[in-house]
Amino acid sequence: MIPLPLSLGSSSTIINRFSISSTTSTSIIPMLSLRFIRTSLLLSPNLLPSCSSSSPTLLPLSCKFRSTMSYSTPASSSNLVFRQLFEKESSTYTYLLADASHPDKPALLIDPVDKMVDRDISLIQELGLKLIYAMNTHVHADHVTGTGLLKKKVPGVKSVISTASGSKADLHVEPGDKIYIGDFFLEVRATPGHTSGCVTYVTGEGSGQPQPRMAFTGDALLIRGCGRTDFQGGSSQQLYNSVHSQIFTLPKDTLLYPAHDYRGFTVTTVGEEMQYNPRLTKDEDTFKSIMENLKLAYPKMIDIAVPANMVCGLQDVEAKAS
Ligand SMILES: N[C@@H](CCC(=O)N[C@@H](CSS)C(=O)NCC(=O)O)C(=O)O
Repeated sequence: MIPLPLSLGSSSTIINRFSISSTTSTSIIPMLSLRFIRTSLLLSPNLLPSCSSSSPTLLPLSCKFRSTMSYSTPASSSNLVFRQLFEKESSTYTYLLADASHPDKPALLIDPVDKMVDRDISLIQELGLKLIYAMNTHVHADHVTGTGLLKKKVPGVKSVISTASGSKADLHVEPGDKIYIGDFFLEVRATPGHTSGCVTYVTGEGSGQPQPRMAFTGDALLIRGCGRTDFQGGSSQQLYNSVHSQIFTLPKDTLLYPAHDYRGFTVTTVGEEMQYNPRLTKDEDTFKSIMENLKLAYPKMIDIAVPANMVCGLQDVEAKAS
């Protein structure tokens, strides 16, 4: 692999871009390497594994933990720190991942919300982390992304979104790209259908990577549900294929973290959704019919959120500059 470092400041983080010849990441040809991460995943308090720790939030680096719950944070992620954060008006989850064992303690946020940016920054500061990336799974229709504000408030932060989203960002990712955060990486999987540019970020496979794996599904797959397909280039056929080919092919114990939940759930697994998802366990025609008959009201914020999110949530700033 020949890294081609981009100029992303003094951080030691790296993104490696590979071209992927199939739907899996087993056959990879390195093409481009961007500076990116080392991670530690922060644990959601309600998902803390059964190991003793002097800290209620950070896992001790040497802790090997055993979950007593069917939902858990990866059992072999001793260097990983992970937090699941909630914004209640749009019922949005933001995820913080960081590597507390790396000297720089680099961190990233997935799907930050503009009005929660100060909370996110304080948490990152309290934990002594360095935010490197503010990433989106897609162009959201129900809230304004926090990526633009994070870029303004935290020097050096780079916004990340898929090329297929058509949205502005510092870095555009494509299927098969690997976003490195220290010893860990997130693999980019294309999961269009809710929007044409949706991606799912999946933790790496192999030794040293979190076990079980974790997938941040955005709105492609929700717990016992899925994203709607009636605007923003949505397609129920595409969504069905995305979930079945890119998410349901992951190991059954893979932990699935959605961008929203409207009923108080926090996490699910591939195995559970393959068994109990009331939409995606059906055949494709039934799925399409379900999606055509959801009769959901348009998101209240759609006319503000979509244009703003096409420019990292900084619509006003962009408009004034032009
Ligand atoms: N009432 C909310 C929007 C609720 C909604 O439409 N959620 C979307 C994801 S955000 S675009 C969705 O796909 N829901 C699927 C479902 O089955 O609920 C608002 O006004 O913002």
